Amino acid sequence: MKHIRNFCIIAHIDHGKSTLADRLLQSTNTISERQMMDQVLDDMDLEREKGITIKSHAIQINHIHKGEQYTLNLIDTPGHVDFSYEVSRALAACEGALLLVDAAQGIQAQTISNLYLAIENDLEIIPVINKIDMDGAMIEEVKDQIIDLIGCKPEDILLASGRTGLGIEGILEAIVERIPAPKGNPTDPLQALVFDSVFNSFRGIIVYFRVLNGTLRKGDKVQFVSTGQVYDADEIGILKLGLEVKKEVGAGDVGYLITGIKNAKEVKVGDTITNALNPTKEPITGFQEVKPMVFAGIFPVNTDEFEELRDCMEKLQLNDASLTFELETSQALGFGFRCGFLGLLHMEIIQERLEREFNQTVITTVPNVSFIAYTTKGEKVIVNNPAEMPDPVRTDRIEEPFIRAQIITKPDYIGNIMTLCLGKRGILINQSYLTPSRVELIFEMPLTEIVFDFYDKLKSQTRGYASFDYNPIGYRDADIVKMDILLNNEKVDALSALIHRSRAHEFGRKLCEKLKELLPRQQFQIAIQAAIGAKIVARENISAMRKDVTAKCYGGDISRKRKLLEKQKEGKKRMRQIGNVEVPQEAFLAVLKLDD
Ligand SMILES: Nc1nc2c(ncn2[C@@H]2O[C@H](COP(=O)(O)OP(=O)(O)OP(=O)(O)O)[C@@H](O)[C@H]2O)c(=O)[nH]1
Repeated sequence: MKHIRNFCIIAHIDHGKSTLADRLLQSTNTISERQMMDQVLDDMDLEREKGITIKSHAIQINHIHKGEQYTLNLIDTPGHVDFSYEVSRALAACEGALLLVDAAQGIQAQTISNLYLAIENDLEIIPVINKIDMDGAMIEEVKDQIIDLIGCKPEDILLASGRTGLGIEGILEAIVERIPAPKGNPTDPLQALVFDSVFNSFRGIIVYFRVLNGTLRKGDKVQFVSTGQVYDADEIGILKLGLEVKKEVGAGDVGYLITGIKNAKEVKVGDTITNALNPTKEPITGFQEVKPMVFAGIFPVNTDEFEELRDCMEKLQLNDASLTFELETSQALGFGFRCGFLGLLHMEIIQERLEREFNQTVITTVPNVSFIAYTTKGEKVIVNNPAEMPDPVRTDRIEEPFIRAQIITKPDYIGNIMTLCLGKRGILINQSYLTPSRVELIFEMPLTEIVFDFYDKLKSQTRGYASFDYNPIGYRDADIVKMDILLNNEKVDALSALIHRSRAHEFGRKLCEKLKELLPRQQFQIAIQAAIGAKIVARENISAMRKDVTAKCYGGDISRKRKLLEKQKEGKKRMRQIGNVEVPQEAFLAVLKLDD
């Protein structure tokens, strides 16, 4: 065991984790030149396209240091805040972390939040300034920032470039010399931490684990502590670029387990695996159920495709246990699902995966956070959907989720950020200078205010010089009202939104204006109204018009006309008929674009 090192790479998004991981794999010949491609660990199509890591990945590296053979287990982690739970569990499986900081950008919000996670898990931190090949690299300044932040010595900080491969040898040396070997006893009862799982359509769920104590052998009866379920360890092994079958995986090591489980829900990241015949008395602490933060409806474009969509959602959930859904019926959209997501990025990914992997065209409705309503009778109602909000006369009070937001920026932008955050009902908790040119602002804010467009606004108000991270801090009283939208006097439940009373009027007005832009003109007039209860707070009209797409081709070619009509039909694919009004998908998400 003294020749094992388990480490991860943590960094702010885009600071070059995956690229650096590529270089580590290449220089240790873990993967051959032929297998090499950029960001080799990001194996999902979506990850490659978006250039982000969504799932954690693990890979074993063999490395010779001072004539001795070492096994280095690298766990790559996602950087986006939506997936921070995965990061925290991946960290729990390691003894050390490379903390990468982009030489041109310096320390950012997630550098700090991931560092804190690493410190909480007692990891040895190896600070690395990455991308030093860049023209804008500010090595000395970033060094000072790091020293300030973690209180290390200047010589502890390594310099590297994932692009050119500079500094990779030094990193490997530091991993072996500075990160402690795992502790643990191979003869104790089995105690292994699940830090990730992936779905394979042929083999079922592949569980990634780190053994803390004991040894896992092929054929063992294994038990997952949180569910109590027992399975046979049909196949176990270690993680190379692919899976490498082994007869046993011992204390300190990282490996995979296949038991024929088909449903991702049965495997929870953070859970403990033990031996059913000789179970551990101490499950690994820190296990949490992941809670969805944002909810939205997903409906099939054609009502008769509901069953097919259900099938696809179930399959997708097998693959992504953090997706939750339940049946939702909407008067406007028919049968669909109310889904829970970790954040907006997660929601976008699910929608895209449904379309690409399952060929579903869906309509997604306005996302909202989860509110808690207390009725006058003292009942507690969890409201994940505007339709579930109890009648105002029966409601005693409503609570909304709050977050603690951490923003790091240049002092020049403090004013803009203050205006933005206070405008979003934020409360400034602290302001401190990390260095003379970087300031950290801490706010407490309602989650609902950052769900929609906060991040984009923050970027534009600071020309990209702000990074942002948040974590939930519980529920607080809030004055929330339900805003309904009526099209030609008919309430469209799928357009209802829950909003703070102080915002309601302006929100209603902007939403009506936006819908006026988004709804196609039709042969009759359309009235768009926003209402709170029975009170109309805003109204817009769309005058009647016949849209004749063939008007442009005078006479002549019938096939061309037909083509245009076909095209118009395509365009209608994502429309829903509500009463007598046709509503395109964009309209359901109009709330997200109110300030465009
Ligand atoms: N100049 C330069 N660019 C780099 C270097 N390392 C990475 N990049 C670029 O920086 C961008 C982000 O790199 P990734 O490796 O995908 O970053 P990441 O931290 O894994 O990103 P997430 O997984 O989304 O958190 C890519 O465009 C890389 O080509 C480097 O050493 N030098």
